[in-house]
Amino acid sequence: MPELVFFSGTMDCGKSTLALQIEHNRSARGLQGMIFTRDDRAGEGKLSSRLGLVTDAVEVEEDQDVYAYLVEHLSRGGRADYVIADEAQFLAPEQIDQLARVVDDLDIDVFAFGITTDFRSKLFPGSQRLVELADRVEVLQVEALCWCGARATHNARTIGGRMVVEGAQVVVGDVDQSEDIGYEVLCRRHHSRRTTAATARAGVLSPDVLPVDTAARG
Ligand SMILES: Nc1ncnc2c1ncn2[C@@H]1O[C@H](COP(=O)(O)OP(=O)(O)O)[C@@H](O)[C@H]1O
Ligand SMILES: Cc1cn([C@H]2C[C@H](O)[C@@H](COP(=O)(O)O)O2)c(=O)[nH]c1=O
Repeated sequence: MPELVFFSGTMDCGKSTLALQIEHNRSARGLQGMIFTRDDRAGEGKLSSRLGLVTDAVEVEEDQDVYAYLVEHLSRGGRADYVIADEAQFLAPEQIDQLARVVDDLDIDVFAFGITTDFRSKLFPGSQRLVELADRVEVLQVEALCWCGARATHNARTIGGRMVVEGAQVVVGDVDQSEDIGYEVLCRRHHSRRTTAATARAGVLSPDVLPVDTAARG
């Protein structure tokens, strides 16, 4: 039975790498995939991994009907034995419904990859719809780590190394801290305390964090 599978995890946990591996293994066996993406860091119409691999992809536009796109492709004699959708958090909920229809009406496997939550730890609408509709949600096994060594479960947005909680939901960027606006993966404790690697190093507490009364604790 064809499936809609949602591979999810934090930023930098290997989702795009896995997407490229799935593509490689299937195309090595003569299968042909349709690869969708939206707003990849490498630019329009690209699916890229931090390991340096990149492939061409169809850039999904806002309001584009991905089901209709695929039907059109097939009706022109094109092939699509499976579908990969990277950066799926950026797709609209309606586009996730269309991907589910690809599975149910066209009998084609759809492998979607994306982060579940944004820098405020709120669900992206596309990811929410994937959680609602997917046959399976797979959490990637390669753990991204917080600076403290715990498993990273949350994505923080940083400006100059400090975590921010105001701003647009979508700002394309990387975990590279050399950029002014960047991202950092954190465990829940340090995300809720807004403690990034830089502020931990500097011994800076977020204004929202109450000072610990060590005397009261004895
Ligand atoms: N220089 C490197 N050597 C080995 N592995 C690396 C290197 N750079 C990145 N990686 C691996 O690539 C992962 C990021 O892969 P990527 O597919 O770009 O992530 P995602 O799509 O989830 O953001 C990192 O978690 C790490 O495991
Ligand atoms: C947390 C968060 C992330 N983004 C952007 C930043 C990147 O361009 C992508 C995630 O890509 P990755 O391959 O998983 O590293 O999403 C965003 O726009 N808003 C956010 O809150």
